[in-house]
Amino acid sequence: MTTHDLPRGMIRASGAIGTHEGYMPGFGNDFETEALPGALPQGQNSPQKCNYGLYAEQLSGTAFTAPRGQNERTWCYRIRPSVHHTGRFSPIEVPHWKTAPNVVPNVTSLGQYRWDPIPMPESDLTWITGMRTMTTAGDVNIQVGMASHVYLVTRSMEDEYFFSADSELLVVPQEGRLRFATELGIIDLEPKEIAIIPRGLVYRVEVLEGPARGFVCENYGQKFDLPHRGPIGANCLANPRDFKCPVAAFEDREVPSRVVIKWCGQFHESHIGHSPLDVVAWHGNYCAYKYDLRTYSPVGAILFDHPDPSIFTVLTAPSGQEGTANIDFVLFRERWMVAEHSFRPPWYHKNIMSELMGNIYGQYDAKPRGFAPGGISLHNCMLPHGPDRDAFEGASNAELKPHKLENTMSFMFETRFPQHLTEWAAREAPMQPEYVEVWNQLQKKFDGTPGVK
Ligand SMILES: O=C(O)Cc1cc(O)ccc1O
Ligand SMILES: [Fe+2]
Repeated sequence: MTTHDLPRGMIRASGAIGTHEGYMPGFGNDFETEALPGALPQGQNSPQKCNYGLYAEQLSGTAFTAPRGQNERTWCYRIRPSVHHTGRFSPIEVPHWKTAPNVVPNVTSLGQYRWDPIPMPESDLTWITGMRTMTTAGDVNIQVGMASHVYLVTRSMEDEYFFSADSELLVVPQEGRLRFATELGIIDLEPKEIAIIPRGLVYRVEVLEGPARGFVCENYGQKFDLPHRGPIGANCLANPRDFKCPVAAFEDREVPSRVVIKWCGQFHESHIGHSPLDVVAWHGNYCAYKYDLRTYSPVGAILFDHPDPSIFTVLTAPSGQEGTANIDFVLFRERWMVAEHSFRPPWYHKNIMSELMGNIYGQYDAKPRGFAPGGISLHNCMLPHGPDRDAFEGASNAELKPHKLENTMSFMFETRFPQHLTEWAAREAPMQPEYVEVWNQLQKKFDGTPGVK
């Protein structure tokens, strides 16, 4: 039985409350799921012999001794142990997938940058060969920092699998539909959804509708978590039940296969004789999941002023310093603007955090033109930015009646570490050389006389 020919409705998930279309709801839950009846041991993790002749194996996403609230691990019951899914490794080149530290001589990251949508590829590109790194930050060797990528995918991986020992991947599709066939089950992903693929999980990416383009935040550090809501209370922003984790699905397929591993920025391949997606049952809280961005309930200003964008945080990956994230994933989506006597768009600012933004669809309020769907901008550590002239003049003179921002979905990967451009981002991606000029036409209005100008 393979995940290809397994009807989705036939996938069994026992013990999962509210199992829905092959997914189980809830963020950080302790899930249990089995694709064959009785495959999951009850009452213990390591029976002397497992049902169906399966091997028991633990996948640890945190240190064994991590505090209970953060401790994540999953027990897998699989046809072969993972040591059979990785043989001898030989190095391979994946030239466009870069890892921090990657400070390129003669490439300056000091500046405000913006790119047109990266053109859709005409060549044959998979999830691995189609990954294009834009920026890197921090250092993978000490498990801090991140990288931002654009993916351009036209071809499914066939008998080919991948895992990253370096990172958890946050995937933000912008066009096309992808299937992530993972050790723990299947995630289908399309624009307006995101997925998290945890460190160490083996998967294959198939194109359901191509070409596919999107953004990836590669998190070298502590896992993404839900932000605390503070005085907001128990609801709104991203609600835990809207996160969906796949039910178990396995492949028993003996064909020559290739496994690619990313480890400390290096890529290696290994050849094996079967599919590694052979987990028949699993239980635990270390898993892949997806989330529909349309279920994000923004909370904002309902009387005056423009709050910090942290109110729109979907997920946050801590850095060890309280309140200072390794990465915040922030969503700017449709919402009502009602603030009185206020300049409603983002203010002008300089930020110790580095802000990489991507447009999923529509128009972003601070940049009515030039920041197109599929486009990217980077406002690095302490580099000033804010609304362009049209946005400033428009918002300064607008009648302040309730106004709905429609057809808009952009996001920000915000990190405490400066982001360094890759050579590809600086020299090959469609950078807009004239971007800084969007602020040139802002007029000096001050003339020494009092009064609103
Ligand atoms: O720079 C940006 O456009 C992102 C942003 C949005 C906002 O509402 C406030 C601050 C901020 O950095
Ligand atoms: Fe900003």
